Amino acid sequence: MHQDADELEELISPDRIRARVRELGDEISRDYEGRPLVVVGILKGAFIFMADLVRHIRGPLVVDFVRLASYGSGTRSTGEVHITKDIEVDVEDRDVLVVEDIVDTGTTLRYLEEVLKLHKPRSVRICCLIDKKERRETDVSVHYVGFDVPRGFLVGYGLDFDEHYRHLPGIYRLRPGYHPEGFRPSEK
Ligand SMILES: O=P(O)(O)OC[C@H]1O[C@H](OP(=O)(O)OP(=O)(O)O)[C@H](O)[C@@H]1O
Ligand code: HPA
Ligand SMILES: [Mg+2]
Repeated sequence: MHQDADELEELISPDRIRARVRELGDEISRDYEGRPLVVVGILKGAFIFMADLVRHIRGPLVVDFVRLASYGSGTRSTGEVHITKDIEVDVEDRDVLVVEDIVDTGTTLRYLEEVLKLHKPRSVRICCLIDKKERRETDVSVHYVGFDVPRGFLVGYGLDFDEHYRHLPGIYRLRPGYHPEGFRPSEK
């Protein structure tokens, strides 16, 4: 089993995630009180969190996705965000909830805020599972936070390293320098 592998240290168990996602869903349901929401997940990382969270939000909502990427195969942001899929639902004058797996440097969310502005939503709030401030470079205001994690490169529950580990049920810290496919000279 991956979760027992010695390159991974479990930080947040599947049970804790389940309980916290339910709390976030309750809080969001109360805040919007039946106001229709457009919930926008950021692919790929948010796919599992999004799927679990929306099932705890009561009230009318529609879902949509954008696909943004800036990490490539490494553990550091390239600083360049690529959008390969824009939103498809009309968000003009509507309340938007952005769902993200992790806020790290803040670059991805800052970019998305600019993209969303062009679509003229009534309001935008951000919900992330993990807020990791160690490497923050850009101020972003996140309204709903699942867990604060101080440091480390994290994988599992949607989060990847070079596309690996997304399927793991908890959140794990990856041992620095480890690569699941072995040594890679560029990542020494
Ligand atoms: O705050 P930041 O430093 O911008 O980092 C956070 C973003 O980085 C990751 O996406 P990635 O580019 O790895 O794409 P992915 O979601 O497909 O894994 C993660 O899923 C967030 O979207
Ligand atoms: O810690 C992380 N893990 C996985 N993907 C990420 N993208 C930004 N930070 C991280
Ligand atoms: Mg990634």
